Amino acid sequence: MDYKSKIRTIPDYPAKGIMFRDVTTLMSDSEALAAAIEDLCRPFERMNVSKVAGIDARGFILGGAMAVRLGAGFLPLRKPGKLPYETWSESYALEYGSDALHMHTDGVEEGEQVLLVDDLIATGGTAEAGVKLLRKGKADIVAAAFLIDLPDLGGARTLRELGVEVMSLVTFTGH
Ligand SMILES: O=P(O)(O)OC[C@H]1O[C@H](OP(=O)(O)OP(=O)(O)O)[C@H](O)[C@@H]1O
Ligand SMILES: Nc1ncnc2[nH]cnc12
Repeated sequence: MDYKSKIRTIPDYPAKGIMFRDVTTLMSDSEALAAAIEDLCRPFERMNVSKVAGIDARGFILGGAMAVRLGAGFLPLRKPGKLPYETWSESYALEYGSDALHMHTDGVEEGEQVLLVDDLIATGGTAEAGVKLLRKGKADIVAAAFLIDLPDLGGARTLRELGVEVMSLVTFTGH
């Protein structure tokens, strides 16, 4: 599948000079969406993933479908003020601002095999916060999977330096 041709690029969004890679166009295409779920899951089919941790909000769309495909449960890593029970939180900087992620303190069990999922990795701040939360819960992070990697922003390298395996379906260089 030529995923790149399915992703819409918005050259100057949100008026901060970044090239926004819009996955809604890929997700609205039934064949591309199904192929992406298959391709993202394939390396992990026999790895006994017991939970997929999806990052709010676009990571929920892929992560939910991947959890069903892998026979795993789903764990939401959410923006502040959304999760109803007791949480741990991690703050991070973004290309365009700062934010935080929360995880329920009973979201994972010690040693649980967890796959971290999001639509895109840029600076890696968001995914790194996810890794820190999962490690707070003593989960075993199988890998982190993304539709898109923007390697110039260094996020995938940062995750690998943290000892996390990273896979993606598409890379865009020059942001
Ligand atoms: O690697 P980073 O530099 O941290 O950036 C990647 C994150 O940015 C986007 O989410 P955003 O925070 O825009 O939230 P959204 O999914 O709610 O649109 C994207 O979906 C990733 O979660
Ligand atoms: N360039 C980009 N396009 C879409 N989502 C993003 N999240 C962080 N950087 C992004």
